[in-house]
Amino acid sequence: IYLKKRKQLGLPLPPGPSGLPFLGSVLKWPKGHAWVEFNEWTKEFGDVVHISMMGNHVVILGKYSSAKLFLDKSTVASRPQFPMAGDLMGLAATMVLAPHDPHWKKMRRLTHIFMGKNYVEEFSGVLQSSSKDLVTMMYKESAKPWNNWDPLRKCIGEQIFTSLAENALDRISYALIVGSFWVDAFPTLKYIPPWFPGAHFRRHGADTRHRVFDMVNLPFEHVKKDMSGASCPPSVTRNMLERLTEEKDTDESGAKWATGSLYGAGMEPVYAAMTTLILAMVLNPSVQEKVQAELDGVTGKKRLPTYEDRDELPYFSALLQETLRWHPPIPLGVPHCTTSDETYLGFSIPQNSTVFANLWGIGRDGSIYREPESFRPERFLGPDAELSPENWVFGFGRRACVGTHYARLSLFIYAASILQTFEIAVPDGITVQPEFSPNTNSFALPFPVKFVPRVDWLEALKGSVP
Ligand code: HEM
Repeated sequence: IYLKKRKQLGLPLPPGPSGLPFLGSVLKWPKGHAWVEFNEWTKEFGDVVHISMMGNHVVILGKYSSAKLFLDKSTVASRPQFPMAGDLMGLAATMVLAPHDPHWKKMRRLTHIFMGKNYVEEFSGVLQSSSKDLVTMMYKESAKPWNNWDPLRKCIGEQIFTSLAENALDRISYALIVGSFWVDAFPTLKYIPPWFPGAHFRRHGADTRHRVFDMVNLPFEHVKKDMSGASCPPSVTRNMLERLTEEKDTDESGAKWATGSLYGAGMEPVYAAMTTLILAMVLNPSVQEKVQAELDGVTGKKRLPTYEDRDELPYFSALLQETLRWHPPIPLGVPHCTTSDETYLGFSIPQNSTVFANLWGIGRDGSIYREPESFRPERFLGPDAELSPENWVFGFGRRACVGTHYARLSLFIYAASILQTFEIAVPDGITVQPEFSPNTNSFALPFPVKFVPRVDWLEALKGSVP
């Protein structure tokens, strides 16, 4: 079938690592941090790389220009099936994994309205007050070095949904790595009963499914209950439900899955970016000093920075961009899937191909970024500023991230608050190597880190926001 299809299209498949009959190149699929190996393939085979995985076509786009051109097409806007994460863990109806169908379109439409720039800026007060909690909590924990990110993670996701979702999120991020579970390569395995010897993935899937169900349902029902009472604070869920009532639409499932997806998809990359920023500050103390001098100049060291200060903080804004470029929170993005046979750059890309953009590789592309290995916020300042990672770090085309405004706002507020109030350092005698988790959402692996207070009003902050 494969040879017939290839002949029909009349063009060769893109080049890539050779494989075995039937198995394809499955044995060559990288075990962890696939983005590093994919980048090597791009250097060896070119912008568009093809690998066959048990008869399934996987395409890797290694350059910004090819990722943008190809993934912008309306026929590359679906998602591949993830039997483990989608079917067994119950995520198939979330906005991230849903195919390009009416259910997904409804979720996107509702989300576009309520995650737009103006709506999102309404949340700056909530974020500002949660950043006060973050630095207060960090102050309490500042007597000894941290060895894990638990306090940071808890605080970033302090809303009710996170306490319901956080156990599920780690599992989801792992399940989305291609190759984590055999059932992704052999979808029929999902029909094996959970009690069958070796079918632990079925029990794992069923357990995670319960947590996903809670993540989607409990916050939604909570808001609905509040709406029937006297007071209900503003939220995306409330706004969506009000809009459906106005439109006389009684099907609430779009709103429910849309908000559930936002909780799940939003918290992990923001947390990942924050851990990368902390690591970068430890490795580049002169950058930290420079950014703190800029923050002090604006706040007089007397208050927490706010989003309204952003125009006066160019170096800080460049620091956030450099953090996203240096180690993108989702280094391989989320794969797209072709819904028709395509031709691209003289190659054929068959229907149902899984297509990755190697975002990490784009950030390391020496033809776009000078000395891409080094961490230099200055690259985004001045008349010769290099390409902003905002052009690619949030993905491409119709599936590009819907949370960009919220991501920008929350990263800004959390990072500025921490850098204003603490010097980030490692205990004496410790040398830190940059290491990242291999998950879909990739965070800096924990290392011993100290947060040394650098303002004298942290004690007083416990009572009121300055
Ligand atoms: C620094 C933070 C973030 C980064 C780097 C990021 C990056 C991405 C990327 C690369 C994708 C896949 C795009 C594609 O398929 O081409 C994505 C999808 C998505 N993101 Fe984000 N994201 C971030 C924060 C957020 C936040 C805060 C939210 C919600 C509040 C969010 C919600 C989503 C959703 C729902 C999708 C799936 C969209 C779809 O498939 O239609 N993200 N994000």
